[in-house]
Amino acid sequence: MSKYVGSIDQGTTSTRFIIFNEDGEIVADAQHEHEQIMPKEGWVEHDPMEIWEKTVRVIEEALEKASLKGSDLSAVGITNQRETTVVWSKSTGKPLHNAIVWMDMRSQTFCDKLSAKVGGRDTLQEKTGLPIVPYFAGTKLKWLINNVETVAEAVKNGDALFGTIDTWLLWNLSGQKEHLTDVTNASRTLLMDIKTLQWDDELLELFELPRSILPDIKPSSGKMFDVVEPKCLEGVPVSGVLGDQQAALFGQTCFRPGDAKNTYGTGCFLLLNTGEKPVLSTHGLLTTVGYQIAGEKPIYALEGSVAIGGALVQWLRDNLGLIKNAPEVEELANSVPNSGGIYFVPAFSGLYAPYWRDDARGVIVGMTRFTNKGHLARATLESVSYQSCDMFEAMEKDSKVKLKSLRVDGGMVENDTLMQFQANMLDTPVVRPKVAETTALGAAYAAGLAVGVWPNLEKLQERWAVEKSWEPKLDKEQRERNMLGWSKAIQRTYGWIDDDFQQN
Ligand SMILES: Nc1ncnc2c1ncn2[C@@H]1O[C@H](COP(=O)(O)OP(=O)(O)O)[C@@H](O)[C@H]1O
Ligand SMILES: O=P(O)(O)OC[C@H](O)CO
Repeated sequence: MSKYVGSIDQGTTSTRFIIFNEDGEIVADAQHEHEQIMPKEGWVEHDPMEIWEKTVRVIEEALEKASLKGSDLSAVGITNQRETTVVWSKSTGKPLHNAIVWMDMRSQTFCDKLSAKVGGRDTLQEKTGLPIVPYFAGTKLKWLINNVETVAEAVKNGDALFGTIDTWLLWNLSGQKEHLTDVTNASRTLLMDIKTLQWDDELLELFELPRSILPDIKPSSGKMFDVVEPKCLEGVPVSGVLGDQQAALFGQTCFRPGDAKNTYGTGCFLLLNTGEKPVLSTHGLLTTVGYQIAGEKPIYALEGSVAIGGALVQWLRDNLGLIKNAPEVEELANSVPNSGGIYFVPAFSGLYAPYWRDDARGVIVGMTRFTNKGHLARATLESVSYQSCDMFEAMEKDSKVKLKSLRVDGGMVENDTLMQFQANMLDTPVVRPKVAETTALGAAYAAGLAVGVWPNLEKLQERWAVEKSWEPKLDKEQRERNMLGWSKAIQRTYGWIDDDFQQN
């Protein structure tokens, strides 16, 4: 058997295909961005056909770069932006609408009505691990059915299929035959019981959704089917599927209860392995399925989710034109010694964990005539670490685990200034592993485990190695002063959206 494993990493901003060898090293990599479609304030869409076309393109390009054929791969894994919702026609195989992206806020009204009906936003927490907020896929599916005639018709006629991005890719990879998802992605819909790992009849009744439009739920590591399309991958088994944050947990080999990682991509996501039992949060975190290996019990995680992390750097680049590319933010931030007393709270999609305030919107506070673009760049990076501090604190309270260090990954961890500030503000060492592409690696590990490329989790754990770490270097007094400013800034975001001033 060959010892190469391919990993499709379909993220919010781009799609990658990475080929790993049996040592978990990258052999070749191809990546393409896709369009962020923003038809209105608070709305974000992707074109599912563009995502599929880019997926095919990166697979072809990476194979070519590696001088490998599909038949040289033992397995393929998929990891994906979670919650992003697609509905397509079974008969034509074509999407019935653009995908509604995870950070999109349009299902707020549905969520408000549902919360009122069931007696509060947290009523479904015990069954699903989640609050009723627009982030989760089931609410986006409802918006599509309630607002797009072609979707409503197709649901009525039995021609509609729903899926998150994993499901959309699996459908296309299988030659439009298999309608599947995995437990981690399903745990982000508000429709699955996190204990039974099945779609729940009561929830389906509450959401008024037919079971027939939902995919079958599979373990994260286990053989699903052999690829049919694209032809360059024909016959390769698809045997690992995880939502991207769970994949990063897996790729960071956080297999023991108490192991945690924070990923700094478009958003920021802190996940802590809590073992075989789901732990319910009382501090604004989510309970989610971490992963499930076929034939074994699921492993659960507590999650802190922040919607706007690296997206804020993109915003500086695309909306303000302050930088030409993301890495430039570091140079600009280092043109000043500190943020000049300003705080930037990027509540562009309301505030996620641990606040869950949909009435919040973004603010920059503390500005004076002295404020310049360097301060803005610095406040941008600092906001990412302050948001992570909030999640970290909630995580320690919920889990009663004192984290001794934090494993980090994602596009932003190349930024030393951010990582040092993060270690300072957490007062905890921050550690970056040798393979920083942990999301793709996690899906490759899950796929390779299922077909015997790697024998067990212990062997994977042995591979994890530190590339760089940052030690905290800030005194307690300064840290507390910084956090005080941050919590004042957070208060300033609340209540922007109210009855007098509704968005849309
Ligand atoms: N050197 C850097 N400094 C700050 N932010 C960065 C840097 N490099 C990339 N980013 C940010 O990281 C994000 C991309 O990370 P990635 O993990 O690929 O995201 P995703 O999986 O969400 O598409 C972008 O939002 C980008 O702005
Ligand atoms: O695409 P990413 O890496 O920003 O991850 C998005 C998350 O999966 C949303 O829940």
